[in-house]
Amino acid sequence: MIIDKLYEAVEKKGPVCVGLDTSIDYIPKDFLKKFTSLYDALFEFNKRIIDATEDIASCFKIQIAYYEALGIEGMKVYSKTVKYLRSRENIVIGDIKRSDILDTAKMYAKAHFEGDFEVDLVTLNPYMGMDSIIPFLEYLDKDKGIFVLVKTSNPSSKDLQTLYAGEKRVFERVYDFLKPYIESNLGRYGYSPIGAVVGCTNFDEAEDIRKNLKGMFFLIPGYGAQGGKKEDVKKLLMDGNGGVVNSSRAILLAYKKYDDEFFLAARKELLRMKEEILSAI
Ligand SMILES: O=c1ccn([C@@H]2O[C@H](COP(=O)(O)O)[C@@H](O)[C@H]2O)c(=O)[nH]1
Repeated sequence: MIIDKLYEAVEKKGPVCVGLDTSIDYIPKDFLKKFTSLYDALFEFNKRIIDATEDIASCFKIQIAYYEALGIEGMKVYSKTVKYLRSRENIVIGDIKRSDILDTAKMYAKAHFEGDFEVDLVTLNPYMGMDSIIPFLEYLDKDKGIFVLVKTSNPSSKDLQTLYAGEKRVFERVYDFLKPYIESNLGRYGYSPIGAVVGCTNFDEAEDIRKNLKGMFFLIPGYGAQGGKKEDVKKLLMDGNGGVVNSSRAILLAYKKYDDEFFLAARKELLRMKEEILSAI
């Protein structure tokens, strides 16, 4: 199961995930100058970051919006990056946050679990209900997994996710829907390939969420650029596993902090982040 592989990668490399939210603006000018094509520069930037961090990152999360925004050429870089990552046995999370009616969701599942954009796990928005999720579950036995948005890291997450719908909060209702599928798909370490996105940006429900969302592995964004702290991350991990903490901008732009080559700076920042998180556990 993909979630067992992710658990083992965390054991080996630590609970950190490199976010490839690569904007052209992030590429240092001196590096950009070496290329006649912006898209080649974009891929080569990603490649250097990957090469410099893959031995200490349990997985990579690639944010599709940054590539979609560049049109067809951008999506070719997305495809090339995910293929490169997977060819080197890295676990890849496609941050696609999709949601739609059943038949359309089937197409999204095919688009991201097969073919040019194939990744290992994808993020999904559950707020259209279970039929928007089901087509993705059909890929669980093909070594794929999902992370469902439960409590996101943005300030407006409280507008809906933590509201009460009857006796339970909306995010608890999401868990209730998923529970039977989680329980019937538990891996070797007690986690299911149906995971949850839970941000680490200081919020009241963190301990509650960790305790109640049994069997769910967490994708934890919000660390670094959004101000998430090690104390918040600690509440969401279980003895240093059970989740991966993503950082994107703080890693990609680390060269502004360390005055080093961008890929060396990225490595330095990832190591710093990993040590900081592990020191809190
Ligand atoms: O709740 C969520 C869900 C997803 N994200 C995504 O994670 C990264 C965060 O980037 P940083 O630069 O480390 O802030 C980005 O791709 C978001 O789309 C999130 O932030 N919060």
